[in-house]
Amino acid sequence: MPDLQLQNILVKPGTKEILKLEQLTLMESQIYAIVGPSGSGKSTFLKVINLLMKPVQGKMNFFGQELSLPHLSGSGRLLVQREMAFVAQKPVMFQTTVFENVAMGLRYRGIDRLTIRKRVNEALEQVGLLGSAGQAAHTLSGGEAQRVALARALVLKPKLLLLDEPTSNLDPKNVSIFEQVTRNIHQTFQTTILIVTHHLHQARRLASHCLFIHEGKLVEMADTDSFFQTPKTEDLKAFLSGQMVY
Ligand SMILES: Nc1ncnc2c1ncn2[C@@H]1O[C@H](COP(=O)(O)OP(=O)(O)OP(=O)(O)O)[C@@H](O)[C@H]1O
Repeated sequence: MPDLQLQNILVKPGTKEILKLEQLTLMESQIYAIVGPSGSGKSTFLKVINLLMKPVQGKMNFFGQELSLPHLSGSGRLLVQREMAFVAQKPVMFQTTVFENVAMGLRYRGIDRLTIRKRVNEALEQVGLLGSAGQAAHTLSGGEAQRVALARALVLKPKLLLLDEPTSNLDPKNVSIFEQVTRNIHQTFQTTILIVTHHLHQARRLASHCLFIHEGKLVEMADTDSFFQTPKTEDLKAFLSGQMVY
């Protein structure tokens, strides 16, 4: 059964249509990379799925739950949002320890202390930062902070992990570590992952499928090999060969 289906999505915050999707089905346990020129609607796409941005029309089927996106109530929205976790380009660390940063989401959900300890330690181990649990989070390097952000997402055991340009501020070594951790998470938990990236090599390395969004529309979607080796549309060919000016 598909995990996520979007239907007749229209995002139009003013007079301009910034995202228009007729029909999209994403399958469980896959990693999808979303690529496209700057301003094409990639972040908007993630925000719609994460229920942070309300389309004027459209439906989402989220793991069997049918949601009318313009009409979602506050509590209904929160319940679905709790099934997802989001990692942004620049992680914001709370002024406390690494452990507490990762534990915070679980405390809000009223999880008991023993379970929190177990799950936070597991998540920190998964991102290779168990030894830094007691460190003040604001003293971490950029790469470490981004891994804490990943642990913070992971500890919630999300059905869907959304990554919005998570490595754009990292050096190549930390990009590589972040990608490896993402791969490990995927292998361990079979989490469905959507990653917006400007780096085509990253899409190629990580994703099982790629989506090309251009001018607010989903132009092409395919398994990663076909996407890069046999692009069908002229727009994607131009984008992949670096000819698309943006
Ligand atoms: N709330 C909003 N109101 C009006 N326009 C918006 C809003 N949010 C985004 N846009 C516009 O929608 C378009 C798509 O924005 P979005 O951030 O989704 O692009 P993107 O593909 O993620 O870009 P980038 O790669 O540069 O991050 C842009 O032209 C942006 O200015």
